[in-house]
Amino acid sequence: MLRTAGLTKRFGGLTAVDSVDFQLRDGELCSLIGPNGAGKTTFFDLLTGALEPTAGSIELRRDGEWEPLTDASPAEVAQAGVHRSYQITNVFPERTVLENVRVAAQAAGPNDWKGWRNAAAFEEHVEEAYRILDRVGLDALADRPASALSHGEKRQLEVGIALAGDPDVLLLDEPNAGVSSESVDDIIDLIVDVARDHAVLLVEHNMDIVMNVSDRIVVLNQGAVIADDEPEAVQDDPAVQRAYLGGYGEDGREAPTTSGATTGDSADDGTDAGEGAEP
Ligand SMILES: Nc1ncnc2c1ncn2[C@@H]1O[C@H](COP(=O)(O)OP(=O)(O)OP(=O)(O)O)[C@@H](O)[C@H]1O
Repeated sequence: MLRTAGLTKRFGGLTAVDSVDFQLRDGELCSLIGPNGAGKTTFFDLLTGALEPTAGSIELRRDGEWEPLTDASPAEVAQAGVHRSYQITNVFPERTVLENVRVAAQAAGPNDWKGWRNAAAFEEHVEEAYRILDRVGLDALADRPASALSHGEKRQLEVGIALAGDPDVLLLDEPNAGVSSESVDDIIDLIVDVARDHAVLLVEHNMDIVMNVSDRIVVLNQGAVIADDEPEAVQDDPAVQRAYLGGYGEDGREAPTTSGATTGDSADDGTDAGEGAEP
């Protein structure tokens, strides 16, 4: 579905992503984990065209053919069917929940530039937005300003925005960030639901979620892949344990342990700092 070969990003002397060979398969929910500074966000930024790779390639499989995405812009990546939900809230706060998804659907559709004067297209986007809100559990809040949503509801809205335009691949960037522990089950349900009909790559610090939802887990450490396996095997991998112990305590986030997944809202790290920024 989506693959990288030798994908590398250097910032000066620092190699943030180091020759990563990665493949997200059709219908798969793969989680990307690693200690702080491992390169997860940089890898996502490369996949979405937000950053240019120093070396390596990115390809997307469409209609049976591998197509290059290495030099694509963020808009071209999105048009190709790879959508990302952002760790930092990426909504128009004064607009309603419905409007946020409707605008995303319009932007993702063809002939975007003339959409505003096409009443039929507008109605289709509204219908799509209602379908998506129903799916992410926000249909009852459609007319509420996005700024009035709880943290958990904002995460649901971000996933809704990423779903607009019917992508093939969803990159979910910490959908649990800032969400209270009581809402974790809702986020798990949402991730599992969207994974039914999308290939999903998830970055998530909460190991309850990662262990619950993943078909496969890829572990990055210092930019390189150190494990790529099923959840149980990754959890027991000594190299993974060592990598997490090395970074343990930097911000209170915990490592996967052999005694079971870590719990709770350790990912509640205030990543809403950029809240209100318009896309
Ligand atoms: N624009 C940049 N310029 C210089 N260094 C950067 C830049 N962006 C990231 N880095 C560095 O690259 C490394 C990987 O960072 P990245 O944010 O990708 O890690 P991460 O795994 O997402 O971390 P976290 O879990 O803390 O969000 C870090 O050492 C970081 O300081």
